[in-house]
Amino acid sequence: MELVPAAVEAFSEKYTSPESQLLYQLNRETHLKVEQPHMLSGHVQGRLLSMISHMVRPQRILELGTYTGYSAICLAEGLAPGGILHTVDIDEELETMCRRYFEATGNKDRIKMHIGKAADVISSLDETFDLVFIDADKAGYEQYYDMVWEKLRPGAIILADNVLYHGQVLDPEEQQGRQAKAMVKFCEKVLADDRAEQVLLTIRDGLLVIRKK
Ligand SMILES: C[S@@+](CC[C@H](N)C(=O)[O-])C[C@H]1O[C@@H](n2cnc3c(N)ncnc32)[C@H](O)[C@@H]1O
Repeated sequence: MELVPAAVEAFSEKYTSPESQLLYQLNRETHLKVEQPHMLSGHVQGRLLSMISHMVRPQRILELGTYTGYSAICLAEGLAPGGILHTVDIDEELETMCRRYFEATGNKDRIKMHIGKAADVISSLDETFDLVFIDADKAGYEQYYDMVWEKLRPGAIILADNVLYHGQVLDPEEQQGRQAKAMVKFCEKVLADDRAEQVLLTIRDGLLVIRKK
């Protein structure tokens, strides 16, 4: 399902600040060489991630689901001086490409890449986060939300990607796939959580913005 009409998408891209040359190159290389390039956040969502990060000015960011590093670089743009972004991916084959692009930002020491399961890395990190981007396996979102909650400072922001799951969340439940069902369940959980305030943005594949009260 086309969630945003192509003409609206094109208009939105036209009036959004351009992506850097480095991000353009990373986007292109991902499309040429890596499987499932649709997973990459892309121009408009990437600028939104950077904008939110600039507004939060985080000391610590956690990203679950690095893929080729596009969103990590966007989020790291808004880090406060001395800030660090931790990013996790289970796929070790992505590591070399990610590290090459992180190095090319000129700020590679601010991006710590972890290869492993998101749940294991969350448990291993002794940090308090200001901003978390959940973008790994959809079945894990509820667990990741619970695991990061105690590691968030009050006022911290969680961004959860793909909550519209290509529009499949609108299908009758018996027609939804596993991933779409997981997204609906996750949204219901957040909605029922009095400790949180949230807005579901219909950008790209749906981005749920959650604030810890
Ligand atoms: C949608 S992609 C991330 C896209 C990236 N954040 C971006 O916007 O460019 C999801 C990534 O999550 C990773 N992943 C899947 N299951 C995982 C898990 N259990 N722990 C850590 N990473 C996982 C996949 O290998 C994949 O690279």
